[in-house]
Amino acid sequence: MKSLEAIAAEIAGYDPQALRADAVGAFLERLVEPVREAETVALRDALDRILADDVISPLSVPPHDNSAMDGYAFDGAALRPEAALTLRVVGTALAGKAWQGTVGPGECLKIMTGAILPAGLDTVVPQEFTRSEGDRVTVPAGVVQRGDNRRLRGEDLMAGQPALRRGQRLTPAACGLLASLGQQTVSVLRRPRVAYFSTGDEILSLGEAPREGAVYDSNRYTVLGLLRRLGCEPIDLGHVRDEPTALEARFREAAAQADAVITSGGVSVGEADYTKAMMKKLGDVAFWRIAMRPGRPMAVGRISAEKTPDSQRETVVSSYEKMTAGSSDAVLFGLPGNPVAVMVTFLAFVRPALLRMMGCTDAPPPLLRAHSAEALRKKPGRTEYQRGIVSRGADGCLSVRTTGNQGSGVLRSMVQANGLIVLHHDQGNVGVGDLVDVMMFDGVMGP
Ligand SMILES: Nc1nc2c(c(=O)[nH]1)N[C@H]1C(S)=C(S)[C@@H](COP(=O)(O)OP(=O)(O)OC[C@H]3O[C@@H](n4cnc5c(N)ncnc54)[C@H](O)[C@@H]3O)O[C@H]1N2
Ligand code: MOO
Repeated sequence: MKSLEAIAAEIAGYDPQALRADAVGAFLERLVEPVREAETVALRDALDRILADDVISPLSVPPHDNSAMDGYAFDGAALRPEAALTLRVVGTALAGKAWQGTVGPGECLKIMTGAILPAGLDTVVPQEFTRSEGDRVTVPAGVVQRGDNRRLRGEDLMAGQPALRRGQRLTPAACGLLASLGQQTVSVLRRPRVAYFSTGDEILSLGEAPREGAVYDSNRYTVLGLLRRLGCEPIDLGHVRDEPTALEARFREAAAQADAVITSGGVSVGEADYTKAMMKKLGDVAFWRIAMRPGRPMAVGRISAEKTPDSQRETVVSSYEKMTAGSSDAVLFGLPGNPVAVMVTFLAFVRPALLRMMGCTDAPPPLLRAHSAEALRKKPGRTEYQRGIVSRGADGCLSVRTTGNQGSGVLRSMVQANGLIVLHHDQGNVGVGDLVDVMMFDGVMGP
């Protein structure tokens, strides 16, 4: 495992006190290891899990050439341009069983959608295009071409070909595909355990009476929600006051149980911040000032769970579970306390890092480009994430406006927004109508 110093040496222009937001990803990619352990789950429980192995199709789907329409199957070689074709109906093929018999020249077979196409029949005319009289059916000129309305054996999946790849997230479509292969169970990667706690003396847990100068702990609910949506296994470790013994115990407890630990608060320069000192004591942690807004301060590194006398028993048990899962320390993300900053740093940095830990290799959803409906002031030299509302303008193009007050304590802005306007490091002021990049929440905050 590389030290942070060794990782930093690989990042061009690394300066923890003025780190470009676009350098953070490369750093975290080197810090975070994907989980390796797999488990077998029932397909019905597999939604949103990450596939542990490539799936090679054991059979062809569909297993036979079959009809895509209710109609009449015949040999398309008999079709003549600009001439109607009249055929004698010799039977009916239903879905689910092979029709027994032969269809000769001048004959056809009434066929239902999904029914096997007997050998020699390659074309289906939908019933509503035909005229029938007794056992004769007429295919008018030009309504079908040879090969129409035929679904070929294996056109969805061919036996022996890869159906899904290791690292893919099992979407509803992927679960359906596995079911089409008859797979009742699937091997998926273990979900990383991610512990979270909030820090700060001014933080109230829900149920506590309001008190002067104190605010309710909203970060716990935003972060735990983001973790659940992501598909990690969240561990809620509540709130810890800015008090060294309590902080140490909670950090150790978190590191013992989890693959990653996320905290909020206490990473800036405030006087009563014991959080930074404790992170330093328990691991290899870098304290960054990122050239971005919001989310300037952030701590990143690894902390380890050494046994403490008073919680030895529990720590030993949970450490054992973790050891069997193959790791002994936890990656730490110390996020800033401000409610918007915590969400933005999660979406911009923690989310991609945890996806890597989950073993997910799906390409991230692309940023959209939308025309800014307003002028935006932006200084080159930092990345800004403004809360945006994307809509379709009268011209049919995407347009984005901000939610108003962009203060990093204004959580309402995250509720109103449907995406983050990403103003890149070197970008300057934005004029009305200029194109800007937007990270849509659908797909990153949603499933
Ligand atoms: N002199 C400087 N002051 C500050 C700097 C700086 O660079 N120099 N950076 C500012 C920025 S940017 C941020 S962000 C904050 C981050 O500070 P901390 O991570 O130490 O966070 P706190 O001071 O504990 O809290 C900041 C703010 O957020 C509220 N908060 C904290 N936790 C929660 C929670 N769980 N739920 C809801 N709200 C929470 C807290 O009450 C504060 O208002 O530092 C700036 N200062
Ligand atoms: O940039 Mo701080 O992270 O404003 O909220």
